[in-house]
Amino acid sequence: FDKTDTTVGDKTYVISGSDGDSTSLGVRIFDESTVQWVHPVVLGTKPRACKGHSAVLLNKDRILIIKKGASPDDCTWFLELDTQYVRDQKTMCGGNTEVVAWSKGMRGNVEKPVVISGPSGVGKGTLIAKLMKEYPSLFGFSVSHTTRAPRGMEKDGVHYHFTEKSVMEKEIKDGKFLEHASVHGNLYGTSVEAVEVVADEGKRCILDIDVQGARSVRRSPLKAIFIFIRPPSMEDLEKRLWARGTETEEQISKRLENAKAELEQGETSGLFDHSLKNDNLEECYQRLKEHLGLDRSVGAASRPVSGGIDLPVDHSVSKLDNKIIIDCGTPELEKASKNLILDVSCLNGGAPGRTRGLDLYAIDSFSDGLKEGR
Ligand SMILES: Nc1nc2c(ncn2[C@@H]2O[C@H](COP(=O)(O)OP(=O)(O)O)[C@@H](O)[C@H]2O)c(=O)[nH]1
Ligand SMILES: Nc1ncnc2c1ncn2[C@@H]1O[C@H](COP(=O)(O)OP(=O)(O)O)[C@@H](O)[C@H]1O
Repeated sequence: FDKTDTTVGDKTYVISGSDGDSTSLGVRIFDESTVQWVHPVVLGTKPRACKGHSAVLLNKDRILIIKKGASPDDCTWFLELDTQYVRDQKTMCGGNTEVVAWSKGMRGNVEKPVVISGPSGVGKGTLIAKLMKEYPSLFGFSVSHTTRAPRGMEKDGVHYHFTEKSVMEKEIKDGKFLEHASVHGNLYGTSVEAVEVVADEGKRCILDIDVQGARSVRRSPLKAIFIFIRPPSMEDLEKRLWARGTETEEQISKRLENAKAELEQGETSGLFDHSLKNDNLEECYQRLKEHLGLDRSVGAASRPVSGGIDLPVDHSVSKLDNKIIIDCGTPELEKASKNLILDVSCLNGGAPGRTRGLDLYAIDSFSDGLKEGR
């Protein structure tokens, strides 16, 4: 029977593979203070049920789940109990509802995503296109959802996911978005999936979002670099919008009106790590590359290690500081037992997407030293 109990304060989190729907792991909470069972709101993608699992409490705010006999890309998960994301979601639910959130554990890290903001027409799209063209294997674009109509050359799923307002609002409610904002009268948003698909390819994600979106991402579990692009002057900005020729006069006025507020916030809020003036395009592009560490020799941006973990079907676990020791069974005589150590000291990201930075080592119990595994 696949079930674990993890107690934090008055609450015991019971995770089991045979609760309610049997296709995914279920969560129930027993509250000692009220002597009652609670069914929490469960956010994020739930892990599929499995032959068995181990649960290890980390930092008193999340439970690491190690599944038995699961495929390498599906064996480590985190149930977040009291992380910033969960606390924010609890507040949104009115504060009295129990909320927990699933996040999938991934090995290795990818470089921090890059958030690029700035007023409409400043040249964000142009700069991003240059970057993606020069470094197609290093960068991937976060494809946002929007309720605005596609422009002539824009393709659904490439430039944006063009969406109905009601559909998008429902998905926002379901917790599928990292951030969303109303910009120039339309709804825009970055789905959790949009960022994860890029990271899963081992690429650094670029987000082209407005200042409100940047502020939301700052508060989210996604650790990113924030870059603001500003025009040489409002006159230049207006000229560029007219030259692009994709908006009506009315839409251009709205964009210029919003630009004033965005420029003010971009310059003064302390939200951005860097602010770049896009006067001469080539010069601005070179400075952008410097901030991303691409001015050094080609390939300076290290390629990330990511992917799953190959764990044995059966094991038991114990915890020592930031290391989870996975005991893979009694060694046969004269054979070293191949125990594994899962290092959780460098975790980042988190619900409702992926928790990255898990590291795995093999230890040979017959030798003294640690030996690096696969
Ligand atoms: N918050 C947020 N803003 C977005 C998103 N996608 C695009 N934007 C912003 O929405 C604004 C309008 O974008 P767009 O319609 O492509 O027009 P353009 O900026 O004039 O090219 C820009 O400031 C974008 O940075 C998103 O997913 N979230
Ligand atoms: N440094 C620059 N100097 C002059 N024109 C520029 C510069 N950068 C971009 N542009 C032009 O300005 C227009 C708006 O650029 P775009 O990349 O679409 O802006 P954004 O994505 O910020 O709305 C485009 O026609 C583009 O070719």
